[in-house]
Amino acid sequence: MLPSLNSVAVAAVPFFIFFYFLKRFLPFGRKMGSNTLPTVPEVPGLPIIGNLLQLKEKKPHKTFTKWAETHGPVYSIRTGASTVIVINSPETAKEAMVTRFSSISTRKLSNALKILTFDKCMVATSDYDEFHKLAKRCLLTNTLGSNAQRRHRHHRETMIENISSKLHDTLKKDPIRPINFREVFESELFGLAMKQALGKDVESIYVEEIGTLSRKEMHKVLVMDMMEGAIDVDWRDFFPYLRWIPNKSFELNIQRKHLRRMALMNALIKDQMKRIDAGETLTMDQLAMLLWETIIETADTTLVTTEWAMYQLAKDTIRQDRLYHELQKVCGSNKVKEENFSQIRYLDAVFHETLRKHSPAPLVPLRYVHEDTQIGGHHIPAGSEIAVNIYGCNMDKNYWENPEEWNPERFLDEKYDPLDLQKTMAFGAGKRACAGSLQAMLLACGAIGRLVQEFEWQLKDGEEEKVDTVGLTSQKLHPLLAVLKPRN
Ligand code: HEM
Repeated sequence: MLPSLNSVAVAAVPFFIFFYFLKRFLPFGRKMGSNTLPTVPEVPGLPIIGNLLQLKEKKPHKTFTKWAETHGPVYSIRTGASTVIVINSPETAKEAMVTRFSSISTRKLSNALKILTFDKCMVATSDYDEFHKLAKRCLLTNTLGSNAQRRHRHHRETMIENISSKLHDTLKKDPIRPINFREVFESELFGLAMKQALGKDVESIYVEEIGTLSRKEMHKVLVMDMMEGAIDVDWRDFFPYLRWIPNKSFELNIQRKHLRRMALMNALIKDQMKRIDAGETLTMDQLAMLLWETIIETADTTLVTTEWAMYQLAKDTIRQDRLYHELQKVCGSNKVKEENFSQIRYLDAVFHETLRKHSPAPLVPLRYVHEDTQIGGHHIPAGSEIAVNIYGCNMDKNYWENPEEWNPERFLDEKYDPLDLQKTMAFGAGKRACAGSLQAMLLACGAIGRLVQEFEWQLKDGEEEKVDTVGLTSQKLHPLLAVLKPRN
């Protein structure tokens, strides 16, 4: 006689209970894989809001670095409803960005960034998908790859000539007045960004939706407003289950910035349409976004790096002299050229040490873990967000001797290849490492070299202490003011 279904079920219950406990509490009962590993340590926080109150700054990289001293290089925090795994050492950052890339290749964007990136329609903020691959190919072929950079070389040379003559002219008029370095550099860099993206530097333009914009106003719409908007916080980012509650002032503000940027980009493209190769696969909006991407990426991070390098050299005149003499040794009375860079090791060292100490992108935009994985020997569950703290990696005491000190000499060590642009974590790592690192190096080294060849730099009195930063990147809060003396 066959047993009834009921009696089978009753007999099976103890087995289910037994297997449940086996699976839940005993390691050998678990599925083999990363979830047999310990979970990451948690930074203690409050119920519901988690660690939000401890992260008052809009850029929390310094707080993250401090927490790594207590909790180790990989720990988790809670920002409202989300769990964020924070990565703070070069080894674990490389593991997250290179070895475990296939599990952590998508992006998690804030509400502000979703609007400003036109829902991930940028190479730097897209997921690793077909659009990303197509858009990146376009960007490398037209602007950032080594062949494209060779074609754009005359733009860089013109930019550096213009900066040099503007500085000489200003000094002729008033030799003792401190120079606002940013004013001169920012404007020329924006000009270069427009030439690379659109084929020409535009002095003013009529935009139907906005009116006539000067070059300065274009810079505000395309660069300044965007950098400001990118760090705007919508409290609903932290509590997605409350997204049905409207946050009108936030949305209006970000949408306005986005619409002005798109209107201006469309007007600029129309103006230049004859010479821009749109390809057949991109829509007008996608094209506008990709051209804008090279403008904003050129106009910001390279300025941040060059301004900090000039600050450090103006403050440390002994190292400035060393750079000057190395430039003289290689170039003699000629102006430094890009083909000289590989021979001037100290110029390369100044560039990389500035990237390390003042990492222009201190935090990598959040990534999303789409399948269970592991980092630093810890289990990382699917659904977590990953914050790579580049500032923390570049200031890691276990990796760098006296990381607080700006010391270019550390990069003269033979273990560093002069051609390697990844000496620090500043440009990220792996498949999503910076696509503009070559351009950033050529522009920054070209400018730093010429500016030291032609002028003696000294900080204006009281400038030394002005090291605060502002914005999404680590831009100097106070523009660098320096007293310059032309060298003969
Ligand atoms: C010193 C200057 C710069 C620094 C420190 C820097 C830093 C970074 C970092 C850390 C990433 C990686 C983000 C990630 O892993 O998710 C990145 C990506 C990127 N950067 Fe830069 N960047 C610089 C200059 C530039 C410039 C000048 C451009 C272009 C004009 C540029 C274009 C890009 C692009 C397109 C990506 C995305 C690459 C991808 O997702 O495949 N960057 N950058």
